[in-house]
Amino acid sequence: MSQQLRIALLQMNIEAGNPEVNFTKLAAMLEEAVSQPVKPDVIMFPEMWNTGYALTEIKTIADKDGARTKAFLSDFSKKHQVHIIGGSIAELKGENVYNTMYAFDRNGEQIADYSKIHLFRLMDEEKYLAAGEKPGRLELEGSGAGMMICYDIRFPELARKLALEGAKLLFVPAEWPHPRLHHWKTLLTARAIENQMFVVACNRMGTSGDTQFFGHSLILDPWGETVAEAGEEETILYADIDLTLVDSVRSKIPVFEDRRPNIYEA
Ligand SMILES: O=C(O)CCC(=O)C(=O)O
Repeated sequence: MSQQLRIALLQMNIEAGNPEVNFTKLAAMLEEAVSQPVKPDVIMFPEMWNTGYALTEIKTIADKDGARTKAFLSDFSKKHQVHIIGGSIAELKGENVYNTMYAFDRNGEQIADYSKIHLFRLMDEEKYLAAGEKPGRLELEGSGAGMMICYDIRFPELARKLALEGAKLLFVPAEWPHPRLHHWKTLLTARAIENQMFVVACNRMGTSGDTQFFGHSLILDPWGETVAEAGEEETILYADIDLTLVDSVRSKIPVFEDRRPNIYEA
């Protein structure tokens, strides 16, 4: 099984409250990503890309059961034989709206979903959204991977749990704004170093009201070194990663063997 993956991150602008515009934008960027001379193996997008943070109207514009998003992403991944880690969308399930991501394999099969479990009070998420209740795991070309959304990266115990359960890479869609660029980079880098795994993080860019999103989508290797980083503009960030580096770093500094959980875990 190949351990080499070419990643493409769609660092897009998102128009709050306008799923039509956002679907059109996403479709155009997806087409651009798959028409490169070397086609990506995995494509990911930002958090809440269908609606943005139009929270006061979220119940009326969220995708019911994710039906439209799933059909669109499944068709695209099958047509282009590419894995899709679908950022996250506002998903209406019964009476509640969740911040949910879906993953599809090269055959268009849905292989995972994850709803954000830590809601971000600074943006009133807890007033309008319901929290997920389980971690996000998937298998990608035979390797374990994890999914976390934006604010989740402030909870190192979640990333550690995913790593202990076999994740060699962590996917993080986000809508992370100024002035916390330093937090974004530091937290992502810490998650990569402490868990000795790749961290693949896609942030949006652009403004929404008076909130300015800084982009800086980032791909880090298991040493915490930057493989690729975007600026603040709308762009597609490409990078090639080799998952065998995870085993080599973990055998050099055997953090997982050296843990003493009986002393510090409740
Ligand atoms: O934790 C932060 O500073 C940003 C988090 C955030 O914007 C989100 O979870 O949507």
